[in-house]
Amino acid sequence: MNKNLNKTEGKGIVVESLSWHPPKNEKPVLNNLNCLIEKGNIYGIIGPNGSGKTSLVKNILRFIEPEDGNITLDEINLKHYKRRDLAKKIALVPQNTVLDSSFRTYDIVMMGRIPHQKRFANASETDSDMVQKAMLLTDCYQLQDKSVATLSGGESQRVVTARAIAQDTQWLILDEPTSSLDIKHQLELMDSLKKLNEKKGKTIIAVLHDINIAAAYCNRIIMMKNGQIHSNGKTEEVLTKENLNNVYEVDFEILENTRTGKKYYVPYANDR
Ligand SMILES: Nc1ncnc2c1ncn2[C@@H]1O[C@H](COP(=O)(O)OP(=O)(O)OP(=O)(O)O)[C@@H](O)[C@H]1O
Repeated sequence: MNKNLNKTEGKGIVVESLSWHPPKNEKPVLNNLNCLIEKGNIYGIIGPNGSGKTSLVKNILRFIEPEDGNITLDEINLKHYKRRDLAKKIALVPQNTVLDSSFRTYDIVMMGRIPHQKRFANASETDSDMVQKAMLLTDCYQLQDKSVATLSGGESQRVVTARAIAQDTQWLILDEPTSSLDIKHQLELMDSLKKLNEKKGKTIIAVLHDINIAAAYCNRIIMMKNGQIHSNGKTEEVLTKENLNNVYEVDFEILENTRTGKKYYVPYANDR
């Protein structure tokens, strides 16, 4: 491990003047974007299709290199992290993962432990324990001996989430983690993430399309529009009628859920 990586425990992820312009695109996808993602919270990243949510996440994980700007984690520039060291800090649940069909579900989840293992070493007791816990938390323990080729879309999504949880990082980034899940599994997954945040202090960043899931589970919202941050702050302060209308270009009614006391959001097409 690079010694400098232990030097400081900063505030979290700081994105400064980030621009990303894919070569064949007319316009930049991310455009001079600034954003602070503070440790210890559950963030929802929301915004319309194409607003740059996945591109932001990919830049944070260094899957793509920014054209301009800096991203630091705990006050250290991400480009100074070795891949393996970054994988001990941040785990990702990508959008629409295609799993290698020759593997068993258990083996896929065990892959989350690779950053913690010595090369060619067998799985330790801690590795097996973390994998078991992650599979129980995501309700896929009973799938452990199945070939991933036979899994449904939602089951695969839960397995990929288990792999990221088994990675046991301070930061967990999930790109549309509930998109293939039925309602019960959506709620169970979000409850599990909340538990990881509350009991283990993990910072969760989830790209979400469902405003009501974001409102119910996230205490911070990053709202994106046209490759920039439109708003970033406490959930109720960001999820206002005005912001929602401005970003999504539809009307919203904000009501109160009498059972949970939380706000919920009903969108209306503009001509209704
Ligand atoms: N590798 C690439 N090359 C060219 N254009 C890209 C590339 N990746 C993304 N884009 C473009 O960048 C824009 C933002 O894409 P991105 O996937 O970040 O949006 P998003 O907010 O996550 O969208 P969605 O809600 O649809 O998943 C889109 O217009 C997309 O076509």
